Amino acid sequence: MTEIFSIDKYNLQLENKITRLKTIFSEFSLPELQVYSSPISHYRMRAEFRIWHDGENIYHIMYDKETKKRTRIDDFPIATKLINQAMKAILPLLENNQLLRHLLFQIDYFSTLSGQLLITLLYHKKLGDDWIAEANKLKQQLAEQGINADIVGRANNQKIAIDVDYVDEALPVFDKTFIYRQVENSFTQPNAAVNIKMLEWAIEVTKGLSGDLLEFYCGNGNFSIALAQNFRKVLATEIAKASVYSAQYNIAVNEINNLIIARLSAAEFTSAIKKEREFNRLQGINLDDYQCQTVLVDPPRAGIDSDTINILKSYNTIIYISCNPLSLRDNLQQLIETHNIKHFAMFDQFPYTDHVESGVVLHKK
Ligand SMILES: C[S@@+](CC[C@H](N)C(=O)[O-])C[C@H]1O[C@@H](n2cnc3c(N)ncnc32)[C@H](O)[C@@H]1O
Repeated sequence: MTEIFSIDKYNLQLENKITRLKTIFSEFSLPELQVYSSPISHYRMRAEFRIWHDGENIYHIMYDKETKKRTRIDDFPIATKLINQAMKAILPLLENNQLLRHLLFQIDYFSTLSGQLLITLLYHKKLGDDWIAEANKLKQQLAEQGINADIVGRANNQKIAIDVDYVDEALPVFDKTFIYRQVENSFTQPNAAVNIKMLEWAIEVTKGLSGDLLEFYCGNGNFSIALAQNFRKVLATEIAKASVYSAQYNIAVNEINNLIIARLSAAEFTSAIKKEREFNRLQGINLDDYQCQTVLVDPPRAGIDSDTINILKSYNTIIYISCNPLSLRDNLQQLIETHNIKHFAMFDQFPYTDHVESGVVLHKK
């Protein structure tokens, strides 16, 4: 595969990002920015492509969001080597299989550092038993080439897994290795190497904090599983059912016995903390048993609603992980009324794009 990335190219984009981030946050009094870089290639654990049918041949393609121009993708050096290997192996197999290729419009690849791979084939047609038989054959043919992948077929209101719809990641974080079940089509951090750096940063900045930890937007337990070692007890919440199920699996498989995850939206959790409402989904959890002095939030791009921001203000330490510096800036404008910024970090989750992941630790004034 052609390596189109150089360390100079990588460093230049990183410098540009640092400058942009510092400009966005120039109104705040900030500690020195800690920068966590990414591998310069093969860092992305997932990749999604549209499929172009050209007579006998089919190709992976991508559309430019603005110009709608189509680009054929034969190599995808930002994705893992395993994804690149699978991309190459699967096309001839699909080209020779009328049933599997008919009305196939997208392929998603989802890989792990632990070497697992899930391939999702998306269709504009109903999938029947004949599709299942051919997909099983495809799985076998990939295995014969040394690519062990599970396959998911998706169509309108249909999802068929051969054999499972998840991968189990194993992340080395300092001296421990945590297992994370990651379900197809659910949120997971896209850059595993940088995710490890984020988890280690979070462990470092929470060392020595007293009391319990509360987490909003916990996904599959990415942060709470790794941080449980630094707290007496952890209570985490997340809105997406599939992520909550994987989080519960992850708690069990990693033998974490001081962490509970409940399925609640941030707004619901906020009203439960304020004792405005009771939730069946919190049955068996007494919020008064928790002495939470630290809260961790890792919200979606839109940032955090003002009710939740007001709740955050009551905690001694706030750890805010953000994938959108603009919504982070807006939320920080409110949080600095009660807190000082103690740590400020940039994690290059998304090299060569405008996206910036950052982490901020705030302490109560
Ligand atoms: C940026 S992800 C972070 C997930 C997790 N911290 C991680 O590192 O993988 C944001 C998470 O917030 C969840 N989410 C989105 N809107 C939410 C809401 N209103 N309340 C609670 N969780 C929400 C999403 O399902 C997603 O898992």
